[in-house]
Amino acid sequence: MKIFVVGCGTMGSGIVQCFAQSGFSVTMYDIKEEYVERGYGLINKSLSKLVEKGKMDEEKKNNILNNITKSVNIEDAKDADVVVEAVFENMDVKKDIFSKLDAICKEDTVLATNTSSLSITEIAAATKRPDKVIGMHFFNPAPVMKLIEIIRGIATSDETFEKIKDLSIKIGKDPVEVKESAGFVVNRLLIPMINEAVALLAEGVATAEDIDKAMKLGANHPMGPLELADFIGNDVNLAIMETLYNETGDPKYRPHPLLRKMVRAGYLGRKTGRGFYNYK
Ligand SMILES: CC(=O)CC(=O)SCCNC(=O)CCNC(=O)[C@H](O)C(C)(C)COP(=O)(O)OP(=O)(O)OC[C@H]1O[C@@H](n2cnc3c(N)ncnc32)[C@H](O)[C@@H]1OP(=O)(O)O
Ligand SMILES: NC(=O)C1=CN([C@@H]2O[C@H](COP(=O)(O)OP(=O)(O)OC[C@H]3O[C@@H](n4cnc5c(N)ncnc54)[C@H](O)[C@@H]3O)[C@@H](O)[C@H]2O)C=CC1
Repeated sequence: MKIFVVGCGTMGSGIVQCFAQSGFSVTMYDIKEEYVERGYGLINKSLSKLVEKGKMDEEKKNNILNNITKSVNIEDAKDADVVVEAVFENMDVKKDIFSKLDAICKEDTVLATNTSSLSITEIAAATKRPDKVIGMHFFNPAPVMKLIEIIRGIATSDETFEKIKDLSIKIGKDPVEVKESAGFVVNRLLIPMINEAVALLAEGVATAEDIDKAMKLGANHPMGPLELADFIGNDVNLAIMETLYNETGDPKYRPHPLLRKMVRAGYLGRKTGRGFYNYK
């Protein structure tokens, strides 16, 4: 089975690694060569760590890397059996890509999106194959996190659902089925918590370090909410809060103005070297 991943950022590169590690032939595509190389570099680094830890030998690492093909040409999706899209959390960008993929891909190719919160039904409506469009939501870091949320759009067929469920299990994940709803399950719970941590920080209730320490020691979370916000990316956090707010109209989902300000300043977190913490 041939896999094509669109977007080689935080998630795209991790998703490529998941497939390549499970023996699938996978093409990683982005709009610029430097973005593809950056994503490939992340995979290389991640596998090297596993070699250093003695969890994998050099030969295995090279075999995994040999499963990966790099591309800056979306037409290379023509042979793919499954496409997983992981570009910016923006409906217009995703619709544009899905309509292009629909024209390029084989008739029976499944088009999956890794969206964090957007409507699968709306993305599917940009294609002539809404029955073969589905949400396949990985979690960050994709090679480590076991969960995949599988989300059906209104027209997604049972066959498409079973294909993606089977594929998720084949790459060692443990999927859950989720009905289409803004933020699905995990992000509807997790991102409002992050938004509330931003409010605590803005109100001066505690320092960022102490908010994080409190949740790590008091709730046994592996990362504090602000550390996690930087890890996910504040642009992604804001986009998810906006979807929750716009879809429901419920003021409890209002993105905190400090979160918005952070994104406007380019303080997106680890990926830009600055967020609630400094990474330079
Ligand atoms: C926004 C959305 O739409 C959805 C989301 O993703 S929300 C975000 C969800 N993610 C989270 O909540 C992550 C919370 N954080 C964590 O779980 C942990 O801090 C973490 C897994 C990220 C790091 O854990 P850690 O113990 O500090 O680091 P580390 O020891 O380096 O890694 C833990 C394990 O993962 C493995 N690992 C880490 N990165 C890896 C990678 N890229 N590839 C393969 N394995 C990796 C390590 O080898 C290690 O394995 P062992 O325990 O067997 O040695
Ligand atoms: N960051 C996270 O923790 C998680 C994010 N997601 C979702 O995954 C998707 C990607 O998020 P990240 O990887 O964090 O973003 P990112 O900003 O790290 O990477 C996005 C990538 O998409 C590429 N891209 C943009 N437009 C493109 C186009 N037209 N064609 C091809 N590539 C294009 C960019 O060049 C970039 O490399 C989003 O929908 C996000 O909501 C899902 C789970 C977790």
